[in-house]
Amino acid sequence: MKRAKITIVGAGNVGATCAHWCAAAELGDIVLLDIPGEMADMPRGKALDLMESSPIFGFDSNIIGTNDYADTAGSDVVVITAGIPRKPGMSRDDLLATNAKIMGLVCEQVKATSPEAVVIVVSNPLDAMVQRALQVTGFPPARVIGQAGVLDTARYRSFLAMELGVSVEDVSALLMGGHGDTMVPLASCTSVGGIPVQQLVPQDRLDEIIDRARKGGAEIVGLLKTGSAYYAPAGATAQMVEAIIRDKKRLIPCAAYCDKEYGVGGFYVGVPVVLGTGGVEKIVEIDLNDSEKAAFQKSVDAVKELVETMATLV
Ligand SMILES: NC(=O)C1=CN([C@@H]2O[C@H](COP(=O)(O)OP(=O)(O)OC[C@H]3O[C@@H](n4cnc5c(N)ncnc54)[C@H](O)[C@@H]3O)[C@@H](O)[C@H]2O)C=CC1
Ligand SMILES: O=C([O-])CC(=O)C(=O)O
Repeated sequence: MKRAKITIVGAGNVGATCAHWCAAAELGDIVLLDIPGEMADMPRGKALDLMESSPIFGFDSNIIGTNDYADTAGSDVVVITAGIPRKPGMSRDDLLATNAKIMGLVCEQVKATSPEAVVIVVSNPLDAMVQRALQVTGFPPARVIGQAGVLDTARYRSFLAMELGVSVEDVSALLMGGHGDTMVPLASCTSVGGIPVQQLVPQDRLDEIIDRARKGGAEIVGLLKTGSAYYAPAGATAQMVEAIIRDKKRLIPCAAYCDKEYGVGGFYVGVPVVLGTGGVEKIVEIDLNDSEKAAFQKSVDAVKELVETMATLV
């Protein structure tokens, strides 16, 4: 059987760690690409280092590092992590001008070399960056997706498991909206071992946990000082890669292009989707209560404002 080809653009913290998770899960052959210049050999060094771990872990993925998009040609999945991360005191939105330009350059190349790929965008500010990737590649929206919800939900699920002293495997949750401070964890869609979370955690404590999940990215930035989170973000991205490559039809939250869906009107926002070989195969519309609807709308408005600002910058 032909192995899947996975390209990861940006061989920094998130990109290289994503390559690691994808290789460990034997999802396919991996091309790790970064820019030429002083650090041109860095992706080759990381790819070789990872390859040298393959006999230990027993994976047969071929991993190469490069600065040349020709090596990425015909990829099935392209993950874009290229761009700058934030540092303490910055918001994700502060990355807009720099990363919108980088996203444009990267997507021109992806469009030319892997026209059939499903593209997963990770760079921040996430929802605006996926919109930029859609604009520049011109790919069908189902094949241009953003990673945020799997990570944000994983943070929320981790905090709940810690709170209750139970396995993370038994915590199931959903979160919608943009990947910013306005994201909307849905208590009504959270359960532990099938039990609605509100029967297990008092509302005031649940509100604190939700608030921590919402600010989870900033919490890690504050601890690391030099950049932002990468283990969980890379793991979340690898889970999306797996859903696509193995056609798993996972029902998970991703930043998907919503037009009529949820009345969004042509923007990317986090919603539950069915993810398979075709990318976003379905956007699942659920009933939200009035306060959830209001919170979701606030989040959509914040995304729209950012996309409008981006239009003045690129
Ligand atoms: N969506 C999400 O949930 C998350 C998003 N992020 C975002 O992911 C991005 C990457 O974060 P890190 O890996 O921590 O940063 P990093 O600085 O470790 O790596 C970024 C890499 O992108 C490369 N790069 C820059 N311009 C490029 C170009 N034109 N072509 C190819 N590569 C290029 C850099 O050389 C660098 O190696 C940031 O924007 C960060 O905010 C990070 C964590 C979670
Ligand atoms: O917080 C950041 O800047 C990186 C990110 O998106 C996250 O970890 O959720």
